[in-house]
Amino acid sequence: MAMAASISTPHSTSYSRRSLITSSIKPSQLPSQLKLFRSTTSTIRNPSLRKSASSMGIETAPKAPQVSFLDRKESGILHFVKYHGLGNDFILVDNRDSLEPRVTPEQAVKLCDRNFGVGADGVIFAMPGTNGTDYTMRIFNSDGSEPEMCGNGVRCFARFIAELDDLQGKQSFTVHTGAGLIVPVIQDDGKVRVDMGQPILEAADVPTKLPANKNQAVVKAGLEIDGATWNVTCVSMGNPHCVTFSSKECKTLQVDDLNLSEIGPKFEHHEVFPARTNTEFVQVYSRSHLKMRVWERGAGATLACGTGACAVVVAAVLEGLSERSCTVDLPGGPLEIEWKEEDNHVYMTGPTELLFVPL
Ligand SMILES: N[C@@H](CCC[C@H](N)C(=O)O)C(=O)O
Repeated sequence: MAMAASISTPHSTSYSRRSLITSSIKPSQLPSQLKLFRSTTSTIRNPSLRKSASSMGIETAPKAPQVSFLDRKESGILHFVKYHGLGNDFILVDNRDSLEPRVTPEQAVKLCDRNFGVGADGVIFAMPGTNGTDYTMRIFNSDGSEPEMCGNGVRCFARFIAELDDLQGKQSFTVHTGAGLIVPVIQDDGKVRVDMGQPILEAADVPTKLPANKNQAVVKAGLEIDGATWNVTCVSMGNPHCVTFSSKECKTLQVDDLNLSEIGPKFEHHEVFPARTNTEFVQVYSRSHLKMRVWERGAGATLACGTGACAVVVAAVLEGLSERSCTVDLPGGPLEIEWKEEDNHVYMTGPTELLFVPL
């Protein structure tokens, strides 16, 4: 896919030339089925997004007309924006008129390429609701595979929806995902708290072929990789996670010392994970403070993984290493995670930020 991207200033006379970080890809440089966007100018409608833009040192025009950055549409152009949650970055596509993704998995791979595309860990589609929900979220990983869920992605999705749709004061809505019903709440501070549902622990449902050793779950079980035996706990948050705090050789991991790109793929493609797996390597600072690095299925080493942080706290509780409420430090920043005893649901709270919008 031939395309060029640049950061430039908007040309409209109604805006300060420094009003927004914008991007452009000339439609003529793209195949007709995937023209990305063209030069139209917009402002940010949602006040909390305006706040996050200004916290990035970007000025927004105070008296600009109240139109969304996606209000100006032309057929044949793919309208998207880019958000990140703690450096886990996504291209978000307005797909509210169809349950068919506007981008194929092959095109998603090209869009996610950090040298020859826009660059992202995944492409997320905002779609009409299904099964009685307000919206549906689907996502393609940067390798084109489709995961069931994405924790950082659903926080970005919530802010994207708040920008696209008039929520009439509502700060919460329901989202159908491959992992079932997910409920994000946009807080007054702009962070998003998400009810991530119940963790799945039964080995066959994670899925893993490792034999269950605790109430049908795999907890601190040995997994051989290149002659080392890792102690792993397997948790699904709709998508599969393999969490490790130690190996037989190393009782407490120093996660900064790990060569993730060497070891990560060996977990991801291990035969005991029939759907592949995300893997979290965790260091315990205290019973309420954990540090993790992640190797994501279909995306490699990323700066953060929301479902991964949830799986880490569930695994830490199961291994007796932490309380149910923890701060989890990821390379991109911290997430607050709580595995509530009352309803068995995991709650994740964290930030998102708008990175750029179309011209
Ligand atoms: N980064 C995401 C997880 C995205 C999906 C994952 N790569 C998978 O294939 O399961 C998150 O924040 O949860």
